[in-house]
Amino acid sequence: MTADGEIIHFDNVGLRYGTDREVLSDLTFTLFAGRFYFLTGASGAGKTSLLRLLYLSQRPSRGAIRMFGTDAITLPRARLPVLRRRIGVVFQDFRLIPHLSAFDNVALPLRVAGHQERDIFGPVRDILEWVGLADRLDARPATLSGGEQQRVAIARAVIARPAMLVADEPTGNVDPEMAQKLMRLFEMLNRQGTTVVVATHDLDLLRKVSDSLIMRLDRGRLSDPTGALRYPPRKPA
Ligand SMILES: Nc1ncnc2c1ncn2[C@@H]1O[C@H](COP(=O)(O)OP(=O)(O)OP(=O)(O)O)[C@@H](O)[C@H]1O
Repeated sequence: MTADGEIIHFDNVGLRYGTDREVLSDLTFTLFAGRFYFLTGASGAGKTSLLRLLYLSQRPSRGAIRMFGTDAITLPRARLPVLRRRIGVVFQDFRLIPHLSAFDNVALPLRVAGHQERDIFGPVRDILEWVGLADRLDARPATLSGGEQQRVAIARAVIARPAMLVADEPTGNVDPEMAQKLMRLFEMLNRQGTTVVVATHDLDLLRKVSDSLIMRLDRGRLSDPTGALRYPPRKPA
């Protein structure tokens, strides 16, 4: 984060896949630490593509991206994991590791970060309990429902307390009660300082989080109906 609270800045960013037309164009915006952003837009508008830029799995075709004060475009590839470790991602298709249990999937980021086993069991059990899966610790992903897999994916994304959480349609496979609960979990993390970016079609979801900011994509171009991307209102203390 920089002194004014910026965590990400896009300057005139565009993205095209191969030689096709640009799927994202002229993106210039700043995301600020500790805010809760929703990214909305019709199917095909470019939400997943923008999230991929945000979690550094895709380089833009043009423009500049600064992340946590670092130029993410010129950074040598070998150093990208250092930035990536500060970002938790909930993928639309979960991407759980099939041969690992729910517990081991969620423990993975802590193990990769070198935590001792004695410091892993409690937090992993607690977060799986929070998402309602205390009795499924040993279950392999294939034996879980879509909604249960999604909750494991969310637990894995947040277990290492990332500076930013990026979630692609995180409530797509759960019932309204669980969707509400997951939003509470995201809000709780947000209150503890995590910047949250949630891509969703579900306009009802937007109303469930007070004080959230909205980014809207329309055929690859961004608008911010709340004006928040350029002049973020101060969060009440
Ligand atoms: N890997 C890719 N190669 C080529 N084109 C792609 C690729 N990924 C996405 N696109 C195209 O980019 C455009 C934006 O897709 P994207 O998945 O980012 O939209 P989206 O808003 O997330 O859609 P949805 O809500 O349906 O998931 C679409 O026209 C899509 O066909």
